Amino acid sequence: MTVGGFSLVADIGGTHARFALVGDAGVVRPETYRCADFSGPAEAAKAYLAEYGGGAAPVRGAFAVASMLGGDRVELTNSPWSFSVEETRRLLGLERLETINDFTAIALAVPHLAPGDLLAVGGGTARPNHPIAVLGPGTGLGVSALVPCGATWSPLEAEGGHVTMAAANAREAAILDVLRQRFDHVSAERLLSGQGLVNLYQALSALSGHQAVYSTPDVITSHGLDGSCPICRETVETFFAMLGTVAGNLALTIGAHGGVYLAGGILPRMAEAFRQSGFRARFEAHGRFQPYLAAIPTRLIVHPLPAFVGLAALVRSGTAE
Ligand SMILES: Nc1ncnc2c1ncn2[C@@H]1O[C@H](COP(=O)(O)OP(=O)(O)OP(=O)(O)O)[C@@H](O)[C@H]1O
Repeated sequence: MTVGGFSLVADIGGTHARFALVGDAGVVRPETYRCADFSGPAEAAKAYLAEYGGGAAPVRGAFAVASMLGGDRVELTNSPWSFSVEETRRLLGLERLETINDFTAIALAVPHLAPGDLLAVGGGTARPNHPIAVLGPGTGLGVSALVPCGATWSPLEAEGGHVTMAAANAREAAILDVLRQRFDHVSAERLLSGQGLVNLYQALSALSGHQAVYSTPDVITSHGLDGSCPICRETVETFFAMLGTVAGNLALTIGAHGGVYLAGGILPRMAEAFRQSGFRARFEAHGRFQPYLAAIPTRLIVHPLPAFVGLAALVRSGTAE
């Protein structure tokens, strides 16, 4: 088999590092590793290549990382991994290794997604050659965008998950008041992420005068979606609605007439509940700009590995240095 033309791609999150190879046939052999089992990405990538590489000796790598990037040192925002890009490149024998933010990789994927990779949430029609917004709750709250640039797209490396969370009603203001007693700055990510679901549930428990009994996001959403716990149900409803506030704010800020795409590890696990939730109504509920937002489509990315689609586009374009 010809193995010389492969590039190594990785999607490095807070809990998992996913690897794949990109060749003429597109993305092949995706595999997932637990970050905790390795001291860093070079060790995990070596294990991947030894186990699944089939003799491939990639000369080029592109890693999507859940972190703010700038310079050689990469500190994972929600994980103990910290690494030097140059040292990782050398350890893996690559001629070139690029790192981009994980949501920038997802933004790069959007023009390459098929209709089956997307679930429409509400109405609206995308206008060609207009900015596209991407956001999504996972371990953190990722945000990025694609801006049209001649015949191509420019992705934004952004930290929109750390914008100040705004309340849309008195109940949400009370939730934010409770969380302000714990955090100096109540960012969107403090509510709209895995840990955010826990924070939200704890705040609603305090406001309802009940002891918080659940401590993990999956248990809270499970009791919320099956209706067995009213506070969990309010947690999930509030989570979807506040995500609508942030998505609407983002769409207004960048003029996202090309559409708003939702990603991250949480929403695809509850896609139908999300589609039927108050998200879309809240997305549009921006006063005089309701008609503006009603025209913008919001879509959930249900492709299992969108970051790899974006990394494959990056590797093929050969433009990022
Ligand atoms: N059923 C669920 N309901 C709500 N939250 C969940 C559920 N299952 C997992 N989570 C939360 O989703 C987050 C993981 O999201 P995501 O898969 O996007 O992670 P990530 O940031 O890419 O990192 P990694 O891929 O390394 O886990 C964690 O906070 C986890 O607790």
